Amino acid sequence: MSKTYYIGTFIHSLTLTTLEIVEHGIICVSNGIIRSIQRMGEDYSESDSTLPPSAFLQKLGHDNNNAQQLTIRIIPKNHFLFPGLIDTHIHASQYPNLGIFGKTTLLEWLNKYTFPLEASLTDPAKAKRVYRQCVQRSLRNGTTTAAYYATQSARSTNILTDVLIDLGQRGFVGRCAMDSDLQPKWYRDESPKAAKDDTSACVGYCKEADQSGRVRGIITPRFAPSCSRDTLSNLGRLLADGEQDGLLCQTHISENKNEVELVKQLFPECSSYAHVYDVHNLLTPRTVLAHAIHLTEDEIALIKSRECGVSHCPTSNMALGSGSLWVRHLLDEGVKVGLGTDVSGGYDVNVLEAARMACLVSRGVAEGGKGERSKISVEEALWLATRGGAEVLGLGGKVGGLEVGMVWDVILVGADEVPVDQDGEEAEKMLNGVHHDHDGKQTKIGGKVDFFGWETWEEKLAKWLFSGDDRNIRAVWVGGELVCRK
Ligand SMILES: O=c1[nH]c(=O)c2nc[nH]c2[nH]1
Ligand SMILES: [Zn+2]
Repeated sequence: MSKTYYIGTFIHSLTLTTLEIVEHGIICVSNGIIRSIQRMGEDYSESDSTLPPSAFLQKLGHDNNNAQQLTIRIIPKNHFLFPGLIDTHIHASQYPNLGIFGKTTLLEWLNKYTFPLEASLTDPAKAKRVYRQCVQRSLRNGTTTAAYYATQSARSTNILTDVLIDLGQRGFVGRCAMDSDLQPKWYRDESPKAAKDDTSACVGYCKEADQSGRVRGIITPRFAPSCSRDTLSNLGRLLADGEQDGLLCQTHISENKNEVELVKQLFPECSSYAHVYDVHNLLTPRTVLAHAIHLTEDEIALIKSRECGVSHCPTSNMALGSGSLWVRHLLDEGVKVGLGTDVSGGYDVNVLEAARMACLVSRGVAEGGKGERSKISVEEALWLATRGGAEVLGLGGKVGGLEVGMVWDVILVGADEVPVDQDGEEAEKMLNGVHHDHDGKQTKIGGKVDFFGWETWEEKLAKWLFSGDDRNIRAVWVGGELVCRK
């Protein structure tokens, strides 16, 4: 069996508030699974890693009877391995509208920008072009798992499944079920039966197309106002039927105050927005609820008791003026929380943008009266972007951390060090994005994170979180496979 040894610095979350930083580590991966992790002490010398692979591994006490099937990857200076980022909520179909939202809020935004674009993706060539660009950008930004919404069209949804399989990202693909009279006639399911049949067909398509389970279908009632009662019930039944297979469900909840009011009018028999989903059996441990900003304490207690996960989408919440989620409260109540980019309510496919916005929004929440404890730290934001997301998507223990037995869904993060030079020529080159990789080869990567060499690893992480972009993601693996390299 071929093995790859990754030698160098690795970092991951141990708990919500603690990161493990291993400066000199050796991680052995085979068949896409982490087989062993060695943490080396002070006595390790960098020059050791320049020994021929067999001598090096012998020195470290690893048996090495088949050197041919062995690859060694040295992690360069100022670089580290980190678990792949997890986007728990993204609309691939809205990708071309990134940044286009004007001053609208949710309900106007849906009708003005979102439904027309999504409806236009019944053109398969257009759908493929949009989805490929979205998924590629997402991968380049270090997202190894994403929970996607496609469109109402089953055909267009299946194109997203094909694209994910082709590009190698782990993901969930949801067809938006939306049959309510409130939807425009030109963008809705014909009937509850059509909504159910097309949902089943898309879930089945994923199962057929990707037997590895890397890409899976997900039940997706768009949100309560776009679904009839029959459709909500039917989807609740499909979700129950898929329990053995670990089938997930995703929807939106309590994003915007007008939306909450609308749900009250549309479902007067229910005591709350969360209750609407609950009576249709859509609140389960396999349910991902996006936003959850304006939930009442009773609703929080209900979603906690049903063990649902929440996708916190602060970039979108700020862009659409939806409000500020009190994340600390949900965490204190024991609700599972991950991060979502919510493209294109959110203007960036980068989960790191959602992570830094989570930090910033939490400071506004603290200042607004919820107190100092409400602030989200760098460590917590990175936990939400990895372990938290994995739990929300039912992948805890499989991805989101670096542990023996976990899948190699990993990113290589790096930045360049500002050179010490007399005339500033080297530093100038660096500003222009010329980067020398560890083989001495010149490549244009760059980025806007400048390391000076005196930072601690904690400081380097904070600099990456707040200033990093796709240029700092230098390689991406999913299931052990290199799916993006720059
Ligand atoms: O952020 C959002 N994006 C959407 O596409 C959507 N649809 C319903 N509710 C929504 N919220
Ligand atoms: Zn959304």
